[in-house]
Amino acid sequence: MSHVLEVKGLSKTFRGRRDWPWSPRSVALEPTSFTLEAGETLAIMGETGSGKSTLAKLVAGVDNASSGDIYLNGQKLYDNNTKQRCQNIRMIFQDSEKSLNSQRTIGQQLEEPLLFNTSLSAAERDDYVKKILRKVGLLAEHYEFYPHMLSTGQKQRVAIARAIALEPQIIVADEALVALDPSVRAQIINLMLDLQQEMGISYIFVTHSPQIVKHIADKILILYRGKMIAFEKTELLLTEPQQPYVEQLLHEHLTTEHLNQKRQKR
Ligand SMILES: Nc1ncnc2c1ncn2[C@@H]1O[C@H](COP(=O)(O)OP(=O)(O)OP(=O)(O)O)[C@@H](O)[C@H]1O
Repeated sequence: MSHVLEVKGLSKTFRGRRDWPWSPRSVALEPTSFTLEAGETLAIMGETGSGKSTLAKLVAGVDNASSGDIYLNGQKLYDNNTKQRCQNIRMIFQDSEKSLNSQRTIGQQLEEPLLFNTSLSAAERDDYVKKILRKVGLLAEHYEFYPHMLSTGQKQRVAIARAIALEPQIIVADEALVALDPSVRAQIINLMLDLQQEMGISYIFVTHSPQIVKHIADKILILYRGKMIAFEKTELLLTEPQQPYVEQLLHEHLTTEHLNQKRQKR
């Protein structure tokens, strides 16, 4: 059986600030390969600038790769087939504020993907959007709300609602939990885990937090200066990191988190 996602040799280089043909190119991501199974969660970790967001964007089709291929259930994805990509792989960003249009109601924004990708009638779209709102723990009444009327946590629920609207197989979340305070973050994580159970979604989480990784990830992929240096089951990587950098990365973050927790308790 084929993997839900297979990434083969995906890489990205950028030109310098001036986009002249002779400008030197810098490598943001060296050829990277990994697989993801249905209902599985992969965490992408690494220090700042290691290429995490670049990899996430390439998988979600937000940016085009310089080389490499992506296969969804064994079928190759092409850059120009945005419809196929949009339906199956959705992305949630860190800043739900910025990804929502302040001028349009929540209902209108959730209706958009349905308008372009389904043949549902206006009334059916309306019903469907209300159903999705309830599914992510909001109310049907939120349909008429504008983004500024919602809390940060509610906006992140809307971002999740928009991501699941087309029943995708994969959701890529780029630091989607970082702006939330710990109690809201826990609620959002639980919501995402419930949706995963119910819909069989596979997640790719870009995160700096080993605590979150421990809680949700089946596998971890670690990038160092654009190079994948580990791709392993979470349990194994946390207990036997093998490489000093991996150990240091996981340990450092744990230490920082523990320190922060201690400070908050004081
Ligand atoms: N549009 C771009 N043009 C030029 N260079 C870029 C562009 N986007 C990213 N880069 C470079 O690619 C490298 C990887 O960036 P990326 O944002 O993927 O890192 P990251 O691991 O997600 O970092 P962070 O944790 O800070 O978000 C960095 O050196 C960055 O400066």
